[in-house]
Amino acid sequence: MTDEQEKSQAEPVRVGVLGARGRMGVEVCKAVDAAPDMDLVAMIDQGDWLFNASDAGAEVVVDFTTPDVVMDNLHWCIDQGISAVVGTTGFTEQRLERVRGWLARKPGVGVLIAPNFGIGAVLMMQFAARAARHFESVEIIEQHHPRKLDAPSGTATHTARLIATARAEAGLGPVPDATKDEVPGARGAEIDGVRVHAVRATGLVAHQEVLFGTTGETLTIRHDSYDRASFMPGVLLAVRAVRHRPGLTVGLDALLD
Ligand SMILES: NC(=O)c1ccc[n+]([C@@H]2O[C@H](COP(=O)([O-])OP(=O)(O)OC[C@H]3O[C@@H](n4cnc5c(N)ncnc54)[C@H](O)[C@@H]3O)[C@@H](O)[C@H]2O)c1
Ligand SMILES: O=C(O)C1=N[C@H](C(=O)O)CCC1
Repeated sequence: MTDEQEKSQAEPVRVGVLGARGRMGVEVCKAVDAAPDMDLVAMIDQGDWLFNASDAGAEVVVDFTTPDVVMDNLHWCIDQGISAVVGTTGFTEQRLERVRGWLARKPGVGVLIAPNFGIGAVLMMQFAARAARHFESVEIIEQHHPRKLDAPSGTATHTARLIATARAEAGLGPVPDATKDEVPGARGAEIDGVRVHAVRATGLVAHQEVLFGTTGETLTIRHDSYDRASFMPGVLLAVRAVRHRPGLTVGLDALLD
């Protein structure tokens, strides 16, 4: 362990939260505030000055904002030498590549981007990836609260990509489907060959089913977040780890093994 790592284990991590007045941001501020090994030093929302975070000496910034502002926030954090934990959605492979480029110029900085910080959701994605090669058919049904800005969810997109990779590695062909879309959208969106259906309803928080089918049987893998508190153990785990993981980490998987 380096001197810096020993010091950082003894002293509370100084954390800033971006999107602090949002549904997730409020929950993150509460969780960080309650963690004995963390100090909440900056709460920043739209219209506030990002420099409040660096002025307050934030060592880690947690971003739950919106897909249209998250890249600027992240670029700024990396430039300032501040590590970041990002839950905001909208990360395409091109965006991840840009983040890697910024990080290449700041070798000590860590960024962890996860489409879902729920431990159960991470396991659901792992189980789905494992099941994928054994089933001819697969569809994803994600269900969220109606104030969610994006569809399909980041979790559904990530799951579809994992499944597509597993199917390709197993040499599976396209999912069989003779149906003609009489009404556009009736069969959902297609991500890497996997159909994804997005449901929005009051009362929901964040839920996903992955439905697999093969001859004579189906398998459903389902995860439900009933409360945003479900994301907090994953967020705190990432805050504790990110400064010791320079470069880009995608997903929480590596921290759970
Ligand atoms: N990874 C996960 O586990 C996870 C879990 C829940 C939500 N999310 C994602 O997190 C994001 C936020 O979700 P939410 O439900 O909290 O949304 P929200 O709309 O309630 O909150 C977003 C907040 O960001 C603020 N904001 C906008 N621009 C800003 C800027 N430039 N700087 C600072 N703050 C800014 C808004 O004012 C708002 O308060 C979404 O992309 C959502 O999909 C991810
Ligand atoms: O509430 C949201 O918005 C959520 N967004 C993430 C996604 O898009 O996958 C994670 C679940 C909650």
